[in-house]
Amino acid sequence: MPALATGSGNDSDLYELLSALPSQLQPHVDSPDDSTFIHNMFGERSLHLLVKIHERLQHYEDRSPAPVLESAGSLATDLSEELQVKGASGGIGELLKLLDKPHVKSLLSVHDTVAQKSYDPNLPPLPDDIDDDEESVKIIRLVKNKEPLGATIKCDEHTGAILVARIMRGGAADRSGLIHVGDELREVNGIPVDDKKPDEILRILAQSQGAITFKIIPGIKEEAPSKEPKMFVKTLFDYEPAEDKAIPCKEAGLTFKRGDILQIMSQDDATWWQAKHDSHANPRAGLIPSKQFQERRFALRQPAAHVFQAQKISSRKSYDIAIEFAGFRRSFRLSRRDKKTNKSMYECKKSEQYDMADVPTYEEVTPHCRQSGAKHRLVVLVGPTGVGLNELKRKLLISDPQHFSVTVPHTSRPKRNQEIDGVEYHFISKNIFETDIQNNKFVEHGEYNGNYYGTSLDSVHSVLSKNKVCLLDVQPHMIKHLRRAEFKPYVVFVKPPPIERLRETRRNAKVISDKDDKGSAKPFSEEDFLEMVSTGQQMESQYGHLFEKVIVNDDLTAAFSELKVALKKVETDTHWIPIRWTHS
Ligand SMILES: Nc1ncnc2c1ncn2[C@@H]1O[C@H](COP(=O)(O)OP(=O)(O)OP(=O)(O)O)[C@@H](O)[C@H]1O
Repeated sequence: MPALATGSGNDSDLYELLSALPSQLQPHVDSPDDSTFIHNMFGERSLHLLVKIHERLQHYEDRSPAPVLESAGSLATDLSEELQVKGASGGIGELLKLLDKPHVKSLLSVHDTVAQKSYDPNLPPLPDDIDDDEESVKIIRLVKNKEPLGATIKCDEHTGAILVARIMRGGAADRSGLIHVGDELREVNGIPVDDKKPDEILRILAQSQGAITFKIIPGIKEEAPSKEPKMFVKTLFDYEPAEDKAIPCKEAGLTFKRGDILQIMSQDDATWWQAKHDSHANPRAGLIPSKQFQERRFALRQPAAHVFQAQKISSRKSYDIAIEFAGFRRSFRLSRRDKKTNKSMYECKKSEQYDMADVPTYEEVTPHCRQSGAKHRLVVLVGPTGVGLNELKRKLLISDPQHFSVTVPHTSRPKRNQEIDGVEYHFISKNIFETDIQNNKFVEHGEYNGNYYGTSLDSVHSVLSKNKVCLLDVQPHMIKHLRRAEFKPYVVFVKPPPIERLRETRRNAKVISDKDDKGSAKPFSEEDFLEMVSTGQQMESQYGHLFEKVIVNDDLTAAFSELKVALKKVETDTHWIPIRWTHS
């Protein structure tokens, strides 16, 4: 038995030994039963297989790290062959099926490759006749899978050389660390490319399968090691690279929708940044227009005409009313359309007109979660007149009067008998009102029948400092004045449903009449619905980038619960907010 114990010799020696053993032991066996037993035992197939496995393992230990690898795969093949002889019944059948599975085969093959350490690339041999003066050439081999290479090329205007123009951060080329911007491409898979156009080279690349060999002359300026910037932006416009004539490489572009959060990976190029979607696992960056570039072309494309006049939205007539709704009074949103005068009660200052800062491109954002006990974010509701802002506010207030509150507006009109200062309104003189306007003390203000009305910033602070959620509805052009750290406004756009649904759902609803000055309620007219829908569309297209939540007020109960859930999340979950709100 020493041969077995030490494992010396080869497989055939062992088998011979196993076969010889019964006859060699024969002289020492007395009974025929013992003799049969010995023959059966040493002739048993499983014993032979065990010996074989033992041999292989011994072989591995002796030769490690050498080619054990083929053994895992070939051992499995041998084992399958042996087992097939036994017939595919029961456990054997199951084992055979298992060994035949492509996953198991792949696993064994991976094991073999790793154990053999055979993952170094097989580079073509260096030519013997290298000229010492020849430029240094780099031969790179990358294995192509479904993922794009993540690099773009261009033809140098002066020399005509094919150069690597861009390396997309996190892409295959970037991760390899082997290709750099400025490298000159000489050959792809042995095909010289110096006489080819970038498009032709891309075709060669597209047709290549598996490993691709590049011959390149390294660029003079090596890229500085990039430190990964952790800058996140919220996109304020939709972008589709396939439709962008200016992008240097459409395939390298990154598609996004307004409101998406992107991580900016590189701003090295002033015109084309590299970015990736925050929520996507794919580490490869794509090209997006830089902020400056987007602003420039936006301004060129859309001369002042794009500006949707604030007055147009707010061309409502105001009512000097303070409607009581079960203890709830409207905030300052007191206006209705006015066909007669078409004059807004809301002032539109010069600064509210279009300016460069209004061009919706990107806004740098950071995750924010309200600390328990901290002030609540201001909840700003916007929507076309009659869409149901007051109804939704009323429902919120009724649902939790301790938690939600509205502001008390200011007016310069004389107090009426039954009114209490600070309850329906804060009553102040015209002079003081005008001084306060000058001092920017109002979120918004207007004039009706010779009297001023307005919502002051102080009234908002007053609600917030009571640790309540302040519900404020404003004209959309006022949102930008509220977008500051002290308020961190959460802007909800209440959108009308399609007109058929308005007709259906508002059958019994009443809207404040614009036919008389008393604010009497009347059923919605077809004209009201049409205006609500078109104003809603205009608001969304001009101010949509400022909305954090859009709620379609179709079924009132559904809209209300959607709003309530969203407001709860604002208090408890992490949201992206402009980074400048965290700098105060
Ligand atoms: N989803 C809805 N289904 C049916 N009726 C609704 C719905 N939403 C609001 N209403 C009704 O529509 C009418 C107008 O609503 P509300 O006064 O809240 O509008 P508003 O946006 O505040 O308008 P305004 O600009 O005039 O202040 C009310 O009678 C209200 O009850």
